[in-house]
Amino acid sequence: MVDIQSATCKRVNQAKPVVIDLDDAEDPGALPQDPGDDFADLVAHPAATREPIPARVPKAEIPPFTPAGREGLTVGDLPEALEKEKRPRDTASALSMSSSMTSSAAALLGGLTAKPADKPDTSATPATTRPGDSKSVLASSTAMKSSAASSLGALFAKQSDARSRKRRAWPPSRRTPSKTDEAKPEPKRVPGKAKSVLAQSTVMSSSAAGALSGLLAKAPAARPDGEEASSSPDPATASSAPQPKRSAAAKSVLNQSTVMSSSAAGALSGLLAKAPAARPDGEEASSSPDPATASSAPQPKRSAAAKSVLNQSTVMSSSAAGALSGLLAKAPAARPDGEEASSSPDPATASSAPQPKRSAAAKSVLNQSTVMSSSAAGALSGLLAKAPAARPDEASASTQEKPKTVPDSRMTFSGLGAFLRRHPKKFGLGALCLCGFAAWPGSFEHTVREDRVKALNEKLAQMSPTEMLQWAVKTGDVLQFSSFGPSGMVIIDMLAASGLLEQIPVVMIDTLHLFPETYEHVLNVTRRYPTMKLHVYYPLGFGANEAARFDSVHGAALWKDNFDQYSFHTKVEPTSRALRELSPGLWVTGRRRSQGGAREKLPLLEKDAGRLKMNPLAFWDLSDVWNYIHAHRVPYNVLHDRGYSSIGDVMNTRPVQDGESERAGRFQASGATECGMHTHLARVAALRQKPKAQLGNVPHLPCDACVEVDPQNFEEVVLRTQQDLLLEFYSPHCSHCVQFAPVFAAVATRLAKDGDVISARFDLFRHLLPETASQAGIQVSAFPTLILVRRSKTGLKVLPYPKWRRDLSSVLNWVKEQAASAKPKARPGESKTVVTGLNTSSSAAALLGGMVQAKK
Ligand SMILES: Nc1ncnc2c1ncn2[C@@H]1O[C@H](COP(=O)(O)OS(=O)(=O)O)[C@@H](OP(=O)(O)O)[C@H]1O
Repeated sequence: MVDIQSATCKRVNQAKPVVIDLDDAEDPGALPQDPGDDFADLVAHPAATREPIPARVPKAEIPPFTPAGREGLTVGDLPEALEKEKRPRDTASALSMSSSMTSSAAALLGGLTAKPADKPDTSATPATTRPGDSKSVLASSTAMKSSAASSLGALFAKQSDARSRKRRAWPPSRRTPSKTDEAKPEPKRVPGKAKSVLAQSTVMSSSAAGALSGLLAKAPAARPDGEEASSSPDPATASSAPQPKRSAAAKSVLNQSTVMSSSAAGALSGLLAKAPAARPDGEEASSSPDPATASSAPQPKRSAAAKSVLNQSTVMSSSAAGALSGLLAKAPAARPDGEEASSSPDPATASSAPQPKRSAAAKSVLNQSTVMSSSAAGALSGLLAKAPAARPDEASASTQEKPKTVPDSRMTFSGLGAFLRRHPKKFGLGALCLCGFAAWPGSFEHTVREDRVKALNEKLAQMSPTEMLQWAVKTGDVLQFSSFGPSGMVIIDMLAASGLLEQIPVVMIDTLHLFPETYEHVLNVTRRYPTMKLHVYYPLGFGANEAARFDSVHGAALWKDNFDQYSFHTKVEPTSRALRELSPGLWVTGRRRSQGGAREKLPLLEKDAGRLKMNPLAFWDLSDVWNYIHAHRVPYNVLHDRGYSSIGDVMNTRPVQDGESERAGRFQASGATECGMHTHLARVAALRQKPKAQLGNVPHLPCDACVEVDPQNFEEVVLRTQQDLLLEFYSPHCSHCVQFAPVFAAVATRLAKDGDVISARFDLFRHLLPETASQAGIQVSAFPTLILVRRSKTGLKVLPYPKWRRDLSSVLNWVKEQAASAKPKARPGESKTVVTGLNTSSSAAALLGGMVQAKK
């Protein structure tokens, strides 16, 4: 951290730009002031920094894969998979990166490996022997559930019958192989300027975060730290190598902070300001004769500084603290340590070497942050640890004439960047602005202007899907969302063929109600494409194989009774969470215009959730898709051979009849045509704006003595509470919540009378749980969830209500027991004064108004 601060100051003194990581860093003055030019340039010259790739994979290069050759691990293979320790780092990292990918995710896939004895022999696929196959994926799960095999046993029992049925001929008769390849020729690309790589930060999901990441990424290079540089055999390499990774990881960390308050921004600025003093920069390095010591010595100081600042900052939100801690923890890796660089002859190794230190530091700092849960620390460490492995190409590129890092914030901050270039002394103000941006939730929504998207669509229309994907990668972090449908499979194959699959992780939302065949298909895909990084997200509070628990919590007929609510839990919320946690600037989907309905006018590029969303096959029709699948032997879901043209959940998907539209078999009994994941922002926004009275069939559960908590006031009311706070997470659609509602209302009234404990509730139907909640150790795994939040000397304590008994006296007694156990015993003669209500700094109390009375 101190490195960064020091670097920042030096850069300012040298009157060089700090914020904008322009790729022509040697000559910032030469850069165009209008970011739009860069962007247009990039689009016009997509091949500028990349070798052209073939539009289609030459058939000879495709490993043979036939539908009949689909293979699965046997039950007997499972222990082997569990024991298998060696796995490609990238896969493991991808798995660990997803804080939501629980061990159950692997369990899910693991379960799929269980193959019934009567399953047709499908072991011919060469992918089984590849390194990094799904066995490896499974092995990376440290807590794989043994139930996986058994639950999937049931799954296969059902399946064996169907599978023994005769399959349709390949290719399925409904598809006519044809001219696809000719029909979609890859247009020629015009060679262009390499420097145009930079412009694409329009897609930054969290602009301020990106700007800060960019800033951090630049820091080592910016440091004219003689001591350190001289101790490195190749200072240029050493300093530049970790840069992209740092940037990416820092961004991930920062992006998790969705609600950094302005006060946190202030704290961050304060930290930046304090830093030079905290670190005797060059002195420290030079006073250490041993480069190893030099590299590790500053670390504890940094941690201590972080701790001290965090502790001092009473107003910093947990997320801000987390982000800050992440940044601080990252600093050691950012340093061009002589020891690290010299001990590693291989640049790739050199760049990955500091990783454990970084993780450890991150953990250490995070653990000191009293509001950060240990799980958050772990997740964060995972993120940090993940960064180098995720992009091995970047590591090696660092020693070569590498393409410049693309800072994700460029578009948003280019105006500010230009300003700072002209007025470098005002950097302090700029930094403050950046922090302020971070404090402005949703500010990234403004990063891409609609007219820009329109212009880009025109450019993209000239490109083949593969070229579009190449272009997308240059914009920053990209994710593909896939249900492994035919279109998604085409995209996956194109990415693999163009060497981009590693760079674009795939997110799959497991609704818990997918077909067994779909799970098996996913497993096969992981084998066929071993470099694919898969993140599986589940409905909030659930993991793999928990359909039954989901049904018991939400109601087995929710999909029929209230499809909106069902799809909110199973698609919309997990999608939102995935986007928030993985924070891509751009996400790719498999939707096409030819699917009809709301997709008829689908653009190639659109804005959604403040990010760009690309639909590279938007202009393809179904036959194009199947022709590609056929020509390239792309694996597909066997259900397509049984008449299912579009596949979703078991209970509401049916095969289509001849003449029916592609998606006619979806969302049975609901009348819906979309699951909602592609319109979620609009949906959630609309829901929030609707007055309560207009929320139609959403039951109203009165609680007069409750503070209503939402993402906007969450930090204020919950995380900064000075009084004990009893908080209920509920959904007005959940029957248990409806039953419990009058009890909770009564509890709240009683507690309000006593005045010691505030009652509050958070509606998980209307709102998404903010990231800060999990960072503070708040877990919601069922409805209703009841917790007591208490501020103690060491920070915030979260005490979950452990009982299933949800009657008035049980809850009240529990709350009182907790209160009694926490109260310091009054010394004789000491008068006890409890000041509550409006006199306190507790915002919750303030919100309660006069309800909470001051008492002595
Ligand atoms: N469960 C899940 N997980 C991840 N991504 C998903 C999911 N469902 C839909 N999608 C994305 O939406 C694309 C179109 O899917 P569908 O036609 O099935 O429509 S729907 O979204 O389910 O309404 C779909 O394209 P494909 O990858 O071809 O399936 C994905 O990009």
